[in-house]
Amino acid sequence: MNMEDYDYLFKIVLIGNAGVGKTLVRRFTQGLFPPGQGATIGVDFMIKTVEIKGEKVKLQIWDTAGQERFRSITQSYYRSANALILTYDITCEDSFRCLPEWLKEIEQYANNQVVTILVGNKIDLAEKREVVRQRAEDFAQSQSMLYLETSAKESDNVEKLFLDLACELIREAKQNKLDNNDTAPMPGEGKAISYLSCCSVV
Ligand SMILES: Nc1nc2c(ncn2[C@@H]2O[C@H](COP(=O)(O)OP(=O)(O)OP(=O)(O)O)[C@@H](O)[C@H]2O)c(=O)[nH]1
Repeated sequence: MNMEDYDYLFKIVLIGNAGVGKTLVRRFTQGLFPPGQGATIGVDFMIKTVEIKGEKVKLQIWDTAGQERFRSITQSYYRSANALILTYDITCEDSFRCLPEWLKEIEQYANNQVVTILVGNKIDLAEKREVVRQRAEDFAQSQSMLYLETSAKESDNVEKLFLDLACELIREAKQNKLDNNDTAPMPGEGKAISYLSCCSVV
C-alpha cells in the first residue's frame, strides 16, 4: 500500500493514568508485548494504515504519558484529535475513579466533535478485577462514550478497538460531523522532534 494513498486520515490520542497499558497501541502497530520500554516520556507517535470496506484509512496515533508531570505537554495534543482512547485498568479501582478528571480535561482541551472510547485494559488479569464490566459500561453510556475491554498482553480486542474506532470515524466523517481539522497540526507535526518515534506502517 502506498503510504500517501489513503481515503481518510484520522488522529487518535491515547490518554489515561500511568500504568494502565496505553502502550497497547504497540500491540496494534507492531504486535509487541511487552513493549520493551518503561513509562512513556511525553508523547510517542505511531502510524498504521488499515483497509475498511475497501477504503484506506491512515491512523496517526499518539500515546501520551499518564504521569501528571507531563500533563501540560499531553494536553496540547487533544485539540486536533479526531478520537480519544481513554484507558483505565480493570484491576485498578483508582484508575477508574480518575476518569471524571480525565473527562474534565477532554471537555477543556478537546474539540466538540471528538469521538471518545473508554477502554478497560488488562482483562487477562480477570481474578484481580476491581471494576465490574457493567459499572464501566453504565459510566461510558452516561458520558456518551463507546466502551470496550482489552488485553494488550493477550491481544484481546486490541485490533477490534482501532478498527471499530476507524469505522465510527468514517461514519461520522460521512455525516460531516467530524471537525475537519487537517489544518490544525499536532504540536511538532512536520518538524523533527527527538522524543517522537515513528514506527510501523502497514
Ligand atoms: N497483564 C497485563 N499487563 C499489562 C497489560 N497492558 C499493559 N500491561 C503492563 O502494565 C504496565 C504498564 O503498561 P504501559 O503500557 O507502560 O502503561 P501506560 O499506560 O502506557 O503508562 P505511562 O506510559 O506511564 O502513561 C507494564 O508492565 C505492562 O507490561 C495487559 O493487558 N495485561
